[in-house]
Amino acid sequence: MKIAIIGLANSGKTTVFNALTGDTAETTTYSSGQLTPNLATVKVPDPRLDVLARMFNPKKVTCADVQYIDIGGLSSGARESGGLPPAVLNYISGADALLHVVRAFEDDAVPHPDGSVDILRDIEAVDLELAFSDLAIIERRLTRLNAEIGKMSAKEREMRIVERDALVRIQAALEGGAPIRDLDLTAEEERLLRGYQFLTAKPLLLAINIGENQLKHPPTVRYEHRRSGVATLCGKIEAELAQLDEEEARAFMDDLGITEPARNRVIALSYELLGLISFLTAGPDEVRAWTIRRGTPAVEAAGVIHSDIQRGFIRAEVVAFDDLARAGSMVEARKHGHVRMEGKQYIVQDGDVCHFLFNI
Ligand SMILES: Nc1ncnc2c1ncn2[C@@H]1O[C@H](COP(=O)(O)OP(=O)(O)OP(=O)(O)O)[C@@H](O)[C@H]1O
Repeated sequence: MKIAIIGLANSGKTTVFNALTGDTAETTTYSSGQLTPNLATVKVPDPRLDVLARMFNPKKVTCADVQYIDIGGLSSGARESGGLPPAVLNYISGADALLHVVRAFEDDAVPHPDGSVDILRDIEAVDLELAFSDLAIIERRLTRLNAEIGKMSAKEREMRIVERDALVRIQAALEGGAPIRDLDLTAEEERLLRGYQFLTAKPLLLAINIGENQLKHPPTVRYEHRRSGVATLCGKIEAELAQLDEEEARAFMDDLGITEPARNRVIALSYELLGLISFLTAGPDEVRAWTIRRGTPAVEAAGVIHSDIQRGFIRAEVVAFDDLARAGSMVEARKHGHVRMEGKQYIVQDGDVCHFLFNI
């Protein structure tokens, strides 16, 4: 899973990146205009793995991971200067989800590109940039399609007409201020449009970057779009927190009245927005979490581990993590009838501990 961190200059993107990844990428009080992104892969914290590790005593424990990309600031005037720089666009398009860092903290030493802190104005400005980028792609594609459609074979034409009509519909929606993720698209339209990697179609999480003095009374931000969420965090404190060992971090959090690091919350929210869940595998060699989309049948989940397991799939032995944890061991779980045999089409649930039987 790849999440691109976006936001206006000096909103605290690199600080939030450091908070989420435990990295120490340089932050600056001026807008760095940085075009080489910071990249880091973060393990998804999953306390269930610790429980399984105690039970199976494996040689290794492997968490699911998330990759964060921190790119230079978007400017609210990108439209006038011809859109987002291609390098930035490239990184954002390749991401599965966007994390938009919105500045809420006040600090005269850190100039805001638009002269003042205004959460709603900044959210709107970035949304507009994303919409503008999608509109530019749509316009180019429509011009090409309209020129080519007359020369196509009947079958090809039929498909392209569906695509063209969908593009016209989302163009109108974008012009009316709706992101693509708010639209109802048919499965076929989704398939035809997937290749465009539209930015407003991606799940989006707002990270409201508050100052230390706002911790007790953070601003409330409503953002009512589909596959969108809001998390409030103080990037500066969280970045410091990420540098401490567990004991120091706990003491620091107690002092500030924080119950858990923002990182866990942000990862959990991103998972939810992306419709992702984890299933688990456990044995003497490895205890591991695997990421799949909610609704994935067992045979496809097996393919995430290895294509051979998918190809030769016979059945899955499944026990829900909670049942296994309560039983204390596979033997006990079996005795209590918690271990089920499931077929190819079984929909894997979050926390299912799976053992796939296959034959190739
Ligand atoms: N929550 C916060 N409270 C106070 N200061 C903060 C907070 N978050 C970030 N800062 C400060 O704001 C400044 C800019 O932060 P940072 O470099 O992370 O921003 P950026 O969005 O990555 O900037 P750029 O425009 O260079 O991409 C830094 O001095 C950082 O310490």
